[in-house]
Amino acid sequence: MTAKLIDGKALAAKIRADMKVKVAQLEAEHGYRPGLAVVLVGENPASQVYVRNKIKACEEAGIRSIEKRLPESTSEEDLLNLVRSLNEDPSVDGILVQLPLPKHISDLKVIDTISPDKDVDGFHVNSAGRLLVGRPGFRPCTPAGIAEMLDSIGFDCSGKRAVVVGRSNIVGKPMALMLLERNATVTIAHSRTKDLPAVCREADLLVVAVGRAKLVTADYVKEGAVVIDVGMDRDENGKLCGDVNTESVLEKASYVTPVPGGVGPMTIAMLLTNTVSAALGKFGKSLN
Ligand SMILES: NC(=O)C1=CN([C@@H]2O[C@H](COP(=O)(O)OP(=O)(O)OC[C@H]3O[C@@H](n4cnc5c(N)ncnc54)[C@H](OP(=O)(O)O)[C@@H]3O)[C@@H](O)[C@H]2O)C=CC1
Ligand SMILES: Nc1nc(=O)c2c([nH]1)NC[C@@H]1CN(c3ccc(C(=O)N[C@@H](CCC(=O)O)C(=O)O)cc3)C=[N+]21
Ligand SMILES: [Mg+2]
Repeated sequence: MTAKLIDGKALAAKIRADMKVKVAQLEAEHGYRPGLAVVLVGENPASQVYVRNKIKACEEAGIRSIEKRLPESTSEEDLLNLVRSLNEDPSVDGILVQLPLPKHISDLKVIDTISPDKDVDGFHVNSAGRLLVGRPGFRPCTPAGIAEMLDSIGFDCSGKRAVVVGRSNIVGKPMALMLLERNATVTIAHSRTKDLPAVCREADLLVVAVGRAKLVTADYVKEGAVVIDVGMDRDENGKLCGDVNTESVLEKASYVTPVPGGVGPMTIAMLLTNTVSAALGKFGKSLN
């Protein structure tokens, strides 16, 4: 089989256009525009790129972005106080604190301080708990974007074998829960998994979120499987690539997501979706 690529960039553009319409409706009906606060501490070059992309996407959709850039030397208490002031600010619907944070700042304390109503990343323990027990709430953007990609190709998870490689709180674990919610039979693999290729070959749906350039080759893939590549890695020449060796996997899979142009743009589209949803909530409304 020769796989098709899932065009995350195009799907993300469509979702962003839908959000632009929702934002315009909200403004027409209530004279209100959603606002997203984006907090960046320090000068991590990858973080700068991501934050710039997020702000650009917001502006194109008519969402106000409130950009807060702080020096690397910022104290934890100063960052917590900034988050508290954003919690209190009625013009801020969503708060995103870009990770990773400098070593002297606890990610956990910062995320815990974000108001659950404004947790558009879906990283707060309140959002995580809601996903766990199947209650509505903000879903983490990367797995939510992957779910949209699966819908776009008409992939029905029910009864399928899904393998998620990686168990982070922001990608692997919430992805596994969302696939379970969609009635897949889910396996979570990680660095202690024995014979990872054999585990992965069981999968009708393989989601790879590991952070190891081109780890997954055709040898990990069942004929006809759908392969989702979350990785944002650099190859031996310093070029952006994913956790999947796309060229190798193309001959076996039915669908593969490219890097760049796959899951990354969908993550940003879902951030906008969560932000619009937070703003609609203020007026007793919801998406759809
Ligand atoms: N496209 C997007 O929007 C996003 C992309 N990313 C990218 O996705 C990747 C994963 O991110 P994140 O979840 O934050 O990563 P983490 O580093 O938090 O977690 C990596 C996971 O992979 C597991 N792992 C590491 N090495 C192996 C291996 N050789 N075999 C099997 N499992 C392994 C680890 O296992 P263990 O738990 O045992 O240590 C861990 O569970 C990164 O490349 C990141 O840049 C992340 C977020 C968004
Ligand atoms: N609080 C917080 N929330 C996040 O959602 C968050 C975070 N911190 N820290 C880092 C990770 C990573 N992440 C990406 C988002 C978009 C692309 C993306 O748009 N990638 C482009 C390429 C970008 C490039 O050229 O480097 C693509 O895949 O096509 C990548 C990675 C969000 N993260
Ligand atoms: Mg830290």
